[in-house]
Amino acid sequence: MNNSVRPLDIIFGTVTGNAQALAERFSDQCDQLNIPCTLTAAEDWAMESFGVTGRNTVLIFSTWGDGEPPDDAIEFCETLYDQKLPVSHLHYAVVALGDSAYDDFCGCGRRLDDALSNAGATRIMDRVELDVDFDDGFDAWMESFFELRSLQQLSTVTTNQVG
Ligand SMILES: Cc1cc2nc3c(=O)[nH]c(=O)nc-3n(C[C@H](O)[C@H](O)[C@H](O)COP(=O)(O)O)c2cc1C
Repeated sequence: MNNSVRPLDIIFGTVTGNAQALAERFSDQCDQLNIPCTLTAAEDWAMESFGVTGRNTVLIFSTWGDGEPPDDAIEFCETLYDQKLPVSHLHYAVVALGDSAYDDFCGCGRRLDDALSNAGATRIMDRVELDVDFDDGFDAWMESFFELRSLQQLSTVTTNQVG
């Protein structure tokens, strides 16, 4: 039996760097815990990579305009919003950054989460919505994420076929 940790793709969408900073922190933590991960800006993400099975994906996105994605991430987000990608095998979690002073608080992260869920992807954790002061909320989210992993809910257990 081969019990291996699902590799993790961390994708971020940002304008002023907050989402990127959190994504980098998360990636550093994964490195320390020997969880194999990739870290990619949304605009650099190859959409066909969503076709690769057996991976976890964490999306860390801020919201701009009036509930819009960060400019560089518009194409990425609209592709997911359209629900035309085969993502039913995907296991994912969304970290949404925003400011509750805006009407559409964390609208980009919420739409990404809804689109993936509606397209049949599996949400491994409830979406967290971080309001302006992110650090404590993000640390708590990371702690929950790694607890989940230690419960092996994020692991893929590949059992050799019998017979
Ligand atoms: C012009 C402008 C528009 C924004 N619009 C929204 C919004 O509609 N909803 C929201 O939750 N936050 C909104 N925000 C807040 C950003 O999401 C927040 O500042 C976030 O930390 C930016 O993260 P980033 O540096 O990763 O882009 C807006 C901020 C600015 C400056």
